[in-house]
Amino acid sequence: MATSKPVCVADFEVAARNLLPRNAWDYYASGAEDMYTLRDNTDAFARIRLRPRVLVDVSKIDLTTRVLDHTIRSPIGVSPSAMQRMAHDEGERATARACAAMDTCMILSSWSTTSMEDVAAAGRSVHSGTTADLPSPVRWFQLYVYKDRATTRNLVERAVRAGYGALVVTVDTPYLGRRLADIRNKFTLPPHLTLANLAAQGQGEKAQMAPGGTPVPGHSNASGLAQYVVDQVDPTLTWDVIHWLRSITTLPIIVKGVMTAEDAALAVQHGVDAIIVSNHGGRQSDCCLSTIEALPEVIAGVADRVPVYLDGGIRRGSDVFKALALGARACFIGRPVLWALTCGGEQGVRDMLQLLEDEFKLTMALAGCSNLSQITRRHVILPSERAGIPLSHVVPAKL
Ligand SMILES: Cc1cc2nc3c(=O)[nH]c(=O)nc-3n(C[C@H](O)[C@H](O)[C@H](O)COP(=O)(O)O)c2cc1C
Ligand SMILES: CC(C)CC(=O)C(=O)O
Repeated sequence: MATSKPVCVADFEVAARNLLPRNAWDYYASGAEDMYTLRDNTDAFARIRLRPRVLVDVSKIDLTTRVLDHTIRSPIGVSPSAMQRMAHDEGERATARACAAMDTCMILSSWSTTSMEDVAAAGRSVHSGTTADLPSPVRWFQLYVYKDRATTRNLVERAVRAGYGALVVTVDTPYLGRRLADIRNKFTLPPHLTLANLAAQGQGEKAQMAPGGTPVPGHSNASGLAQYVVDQVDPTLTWDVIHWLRSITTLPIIVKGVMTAEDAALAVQHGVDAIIVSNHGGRQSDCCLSTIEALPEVIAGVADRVPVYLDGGIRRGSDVFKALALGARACFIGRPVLWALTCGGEQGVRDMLQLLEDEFKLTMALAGCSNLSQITRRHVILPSERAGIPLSHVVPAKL
């Protein structure tokens, strides 16, 4: 942990940067190519301003919300991020315990360095060690669809057996984005770690990340990671994959990586249970819109038929407030979890989530909202509206 306790998410980032080896820091921090989208994800939040309401009783604030059928303590969950044991030896187990303690939702990456069964057990132990009546922690499994469908099916079946409550299918990664630092570092996983979910199903060879093999589109000299993706992940996927997944599981299916109204409408048409607006933390297509800027069109495309969540660039409680005001049901956090894990393992992640929750609660109080349903579109003002278009032309008044 840094010598003085972090007072904002950025403090965790500075501390983690000083602690992590170059290979790991670059992998965690990087975006694709010029990293325009990575920067936009945070900058776009900063350009949105609030319209606070006053003289509302905010002495009690209820942050609870529902994600699918689960109630969680606040609308701040944890996005899937691969290879967390590079940050801390306890890796995904520590994140799972922190999420369970904070009563929020953790999405576990397919490419975790701890097996999904071990993570499931770690999340549970916090609750079962205290109050028997507490519900099981909310955990969802993020799925990369392998070319080899038997491998994919095994992952799904194991996720069901281990008690994961939904599949989060990542749809923005037919190939890996071009992350220059990883190419320069020739990124591979440190030798003492494996992609544990694959290794656990006797597919250790599928967990190898060595440069060479099938040529990688757009990569004249690929990182081990980009090579792994091109060798294993199915780039032929279409919306049919949702129907295939439905034929092998009854788990709810969430698609992660939708950025347009057209795809949001298709997702609904193909029967998904929820959508995560995500550009993969700016790590896939550089130059695509920030997620907070894409959110309104996705919300319009969905027209209230399924819940929409958002990740990308959330660094402040006020960012969560802005996303909810623009229609997201909950937000998920990526890199800040890795920084907090680096700084203090489970306690670090708890502290970081608590900090964001406290900031969010204060933002609500200062905006005159005592529960999430009171956060409305009229609480935010977008750059285009600041530029002179009267708000009444953009947002119908509901007084
Ligand atoms: C180091 C790292 C690893 C990631 N691994 C995965 C992954 O395995 N699966 C996935 O769907 N998204 C992955 N993501 C994307 C995150 O789930 C999320 O979309 C993104 O980090 C959100 O942006 P933020 O980091 O600005 O919060 C990863 C992101 C990072 C930074
Ligand atoms: C193994 C990686 C492809 C995981 C990932 O999604 C990422 O690094 O962004």
